[in-house]
Amino acid sequence: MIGRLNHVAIAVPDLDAAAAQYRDALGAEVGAPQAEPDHGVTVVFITLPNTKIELLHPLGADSPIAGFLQKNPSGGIHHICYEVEDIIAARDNLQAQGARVLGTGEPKIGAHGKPVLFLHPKDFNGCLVELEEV
Ligand SMILES: CC[C@H](C(=O)O)C(=O)SCCNC(=O)CCNC(=O)[C@H](O)C(C)(C)COP(=O)(O)OP(=O)(O)OC[C@H]1O[C@@H](n2cnc3c(N)ncnc32)[C@H](O)[C@@H]1OP(=O)(O)O
Ligand SMILES: [Co+2]
Repeated sequence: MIGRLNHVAIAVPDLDAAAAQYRDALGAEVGAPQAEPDHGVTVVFITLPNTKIELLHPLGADSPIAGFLQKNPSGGIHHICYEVEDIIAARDNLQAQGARVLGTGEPKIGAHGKPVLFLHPKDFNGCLVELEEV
C-alpha cells in the first residue's frame, strides 16, 4: 500500500535559521516559507535528489506541533510522509486493523495540494506517519 517516501518533517524553533543552514551550510535547494493555517504550521521544503525535507514551525495559537516543540525545544524529527495511490482505501484498511487516524478521519489538503492524513504515533512505533495521495 505505501509507496515512495514523500518527505521527512523536522520541527524547528527558528524556521529562517534552519532554512539558511540547509541552504548555506548544506548547499541544499531550499524553497520559500509556505503558511499553512489550516494545519497550524509554516513549512519550508528542501528538495533532495530522492525525497524532500519539510521544515515545520508552529503557526497560530493552537498549532498541533506546539506541544512537540515545548518537549523538544531544539527541534526534532516530527513525522515521515509516505505516498499512497488511494488515501481512502488506505485509511479504511488501516482503521480496519485498529490504527487510529488523527483529526476528523477525513483527509485534508496538504502543502503539495494533495489529500493527507495522519496516523497516531503510538500505533507506529512512536513515529507520526503522514499519508499523501499522489
Ligand atoms: C501543511 C501540511 C503538512 C504536509 O506535509 O502537507 C504537514 O505535515 S502538517 C504537520 C502538522 N500537523 C500534524 O502533525 C497533524 C497530526 N498531529 C497531531 O494531531 C498531533 O501532533 C499529535 C496528536 C500527534 C500529538 O499532539 P500533542 O503533542 O499535542 O499530543 P500529546 O502531547 O498528547 O502526544 C501524545 C503522545 O504522542 C507523542 N507525540 C506527539 N507528537 C509526536 C511526534 N511527532 N512523533 C512521535 N510522538 C509524538 C507525545 O510525546 C505523547 O506521547 P507520551 O508518551 O504520552 O508523552
Ligand atoms: Co508533512
